[in-house]
Amino acid sequence: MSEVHTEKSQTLNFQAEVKQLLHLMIHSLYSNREIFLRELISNASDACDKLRFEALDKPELFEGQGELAIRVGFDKSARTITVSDNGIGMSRDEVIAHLGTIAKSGTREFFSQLTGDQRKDANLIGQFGVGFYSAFIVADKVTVTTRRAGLNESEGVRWECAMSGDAAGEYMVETVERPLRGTEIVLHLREDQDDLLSGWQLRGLIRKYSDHIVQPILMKKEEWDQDKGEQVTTEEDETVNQASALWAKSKNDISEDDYKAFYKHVGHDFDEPLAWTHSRVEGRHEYTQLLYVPKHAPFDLWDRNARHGIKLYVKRVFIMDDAEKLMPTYLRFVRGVVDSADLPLNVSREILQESKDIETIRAGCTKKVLGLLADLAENDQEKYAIFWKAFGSVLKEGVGEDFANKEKIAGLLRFASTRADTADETVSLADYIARMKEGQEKIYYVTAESFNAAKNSPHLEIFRKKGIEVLLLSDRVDEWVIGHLTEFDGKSLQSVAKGGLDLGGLEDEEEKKEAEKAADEFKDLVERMKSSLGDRVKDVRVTHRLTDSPACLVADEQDMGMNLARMLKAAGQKAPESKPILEVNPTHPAVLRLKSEETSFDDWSAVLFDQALLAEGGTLDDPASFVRRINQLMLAMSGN
Ligand SMILES: Nc1ncnc2c1ncn2[C@@H]1O[C@H](COP(=O)(O)OP(=O)(O)OP(=O)(O)O)[C@@H](O)[C@H]1O
Repeated sequence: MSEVHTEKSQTLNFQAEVKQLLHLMIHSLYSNREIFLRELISNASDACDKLRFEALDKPELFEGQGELAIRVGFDKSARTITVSDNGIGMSRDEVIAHLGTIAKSGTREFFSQLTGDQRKDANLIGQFGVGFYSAFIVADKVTVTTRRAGLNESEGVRWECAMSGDAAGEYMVETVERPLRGTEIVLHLREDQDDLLSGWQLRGLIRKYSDHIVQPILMKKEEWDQDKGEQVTTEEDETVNQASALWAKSKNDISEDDYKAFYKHVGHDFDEPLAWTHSRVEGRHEYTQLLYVPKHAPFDLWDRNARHGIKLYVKRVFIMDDAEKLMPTYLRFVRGVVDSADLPLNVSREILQESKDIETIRAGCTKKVLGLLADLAENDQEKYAIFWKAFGSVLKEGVGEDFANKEKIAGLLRFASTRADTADETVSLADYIARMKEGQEKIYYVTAESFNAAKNSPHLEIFRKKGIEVLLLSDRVDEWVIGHLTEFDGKSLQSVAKGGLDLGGLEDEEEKKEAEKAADEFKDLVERMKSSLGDRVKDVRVTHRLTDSPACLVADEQDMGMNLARMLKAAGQKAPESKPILEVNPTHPAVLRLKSEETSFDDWSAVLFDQALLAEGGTLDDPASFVRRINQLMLAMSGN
C-alpha cells in the first residue's frame, strides 16, 4: 500500500472507507462546521485523561510536567489554526492505526445505512462520530505532530494529509524530533474559512462547545493596539473555558445547555442526550453521579464487551474511562461520570475489581438510572418510546442479570400485544394487568421468531375469540427474558403454547362440558393418530384452543418451549430433546373427516402435524414428503 517508504518517511493510502467518510463528512457537516473545534478539543482532553491514567502506575510519564492543558492558537498570515495538548500523544504505529483507519465496529453497517439524502446522512455521520476527521471540514491540509509520553525525543511523528490536489486520499507519516510530549494539530484552512482566524471567534466557539472541559483551554491574551488600530496577541496565556468539573457544581448553577454540551464530550455523541440524572450521594460513601441516557444506540451496542461509557474520577481527578464495574452490562448504553470522594487516588483496575465501594456505587448508579427510566415512562411517554426503541432489548437482559432489581426492570418492559395487534411495543405488564378480564389469573404471551408469526399464531385463536389480550413476543431475547420472569405483581406469566390450556375462571361450565364431550367422542381418533405419528409426538389430544385451524402443537408444561428449542438449535447449542403435543380441533372439517378416513389416514395425520409445525414457525425435517403428501391428497380429493 505504501508508495514511498524510506526509513523515516512513508506515504500511505487511506482505507477506502476513510476516503468515503471524509468526502461525505465534508459535504454533509459543512453547515455545522464549527464542531471541528469541539471534536479536536474533546480528543485533546481525552488524551490528557489517558496520560493521567497511565501515569498512576508510571509517574515518570509526566516527564516532570504534570499540569495538563490544551492550547488553541491561530496564525493569520499562515492561515492556520493550531490545537495542541500535552496529553498521552501517539507513537508512529498509533498514528497510522488511529488516523489512517476507522477502527470502529459497525463501520460496515454505517455505510450500508447511508441514503444519499444529505440531511439524513449528516445525522447518521453524527451518530457514527467523525472525531478527528472533522478537521477536514474547515481545513484542506492537516498536519499532526505528536510524541507519545515516555518515548524518546527522537521518536516524534509527523502526519500530514492534504485533501486537494494529486495527493488527495494519501497521507504521509515521518519520524521527527519532538521535545514536547503530546499532540499538536495544525489546520491549514480552506480558502473560505478566514473568518475563523480571529481570537474572538475561537474564544466564542470554545465557550460555546467546550466550556465544561476539565483541563484549561489556553489562548494567548489579546490587547487592543492603539497604533495598529486592531487586536494583537500578547505573550500572556489566559484560560478561556471554565475548566471546572461540571458535575461538582450545584445543580442550580448548571443550565440545560451546559448539561447537553458536557454530554456530547463524555458520550462521544453529536446528538443531545435523551435524559440525565445528576446527584450527590452522601453518607457512608460519598460520590457524585452525572449519568446520561442517549437518544440512539451507538453502532457497537450489540457488542456486550464494547466500551462502557462511565468515566471514573476521584475527587475530581480523572482515573479511568470505560469503568465497566460502575454499570451493569444491561445498562451499557448509559454515559457519564462518577466522582468518588472515598476511593484512593492511586486506584488501579485490580483494586476496582474487588472494591466494596465500587459495588455500592454501582448499586447506587443502577438505582438512579432505573429511577430515571421509571420517571420517563410515567411522565414522558414520548421520550420513553424513543428510549425503548433504542435500548429496550438491552434493558431486557437485566431481567435475568440483576436479581435485586428484577421487579423494577420488569415494570419498565414494553411489549406488543393482541390489543393493538401492531408491532409497536407499548404495553407494560402493569397496563396488561389493569386490563385483565374478570376471572383471568395469568398474563398470557406467545413467543415466535417474528412479529407476524406471533400475531398469526394458531394458539391465539381462542384468546382472540374470548377477547383476552396476549403479549406478542418476537425479540430474540424475549425467550430468555420470559425464562427469568415467571411472575409480575403476583400474576404468573403463561405461554399460550405450553401445557394444557387452563383458562381458569375465563371458561364457563358449558364450555367445559363440551370439551369433555369432544374428548370422549374423539378418543378413538386421537389414539389412531397417536400410533400413526409414532415418536414424532409426545401425545395427541383434542383442543379447544383453536377456532379456525385444524391443529396446533404445544409443548408440555415442563418442557422447553418449541420456539426456544429452535433458537438454541439455530445457535448451535444443545436443546433437550422434547417432543411436542399435537392438539386437534374437533370442530374443524378436516379433523371431522379423519374420523371416517381409512386409506390415507397416515398421510392426513402427517399433514396435520406438519402444517401445525409450519404454522408456528417451525421447519420440516422432510419437506419433500410433506409436498408429496399434499399433492396426493389434493389429487384424491379431486377424484383422480
Ligand atoms: N490529541 C490526541 N492525542 C492523542 N491521541 C489522539 C488525539 N486525537 C486523536 N487521537 C487518537 O486518534 C483516535 C481517533 O480519534 P477520533 O476522534 O477519530 O475518534 P475517537 O475519539 O476514538 O472516537 P469519537 O468518534 O467518539 O470521537 C483516538 O481514539 C485517539 O486514540
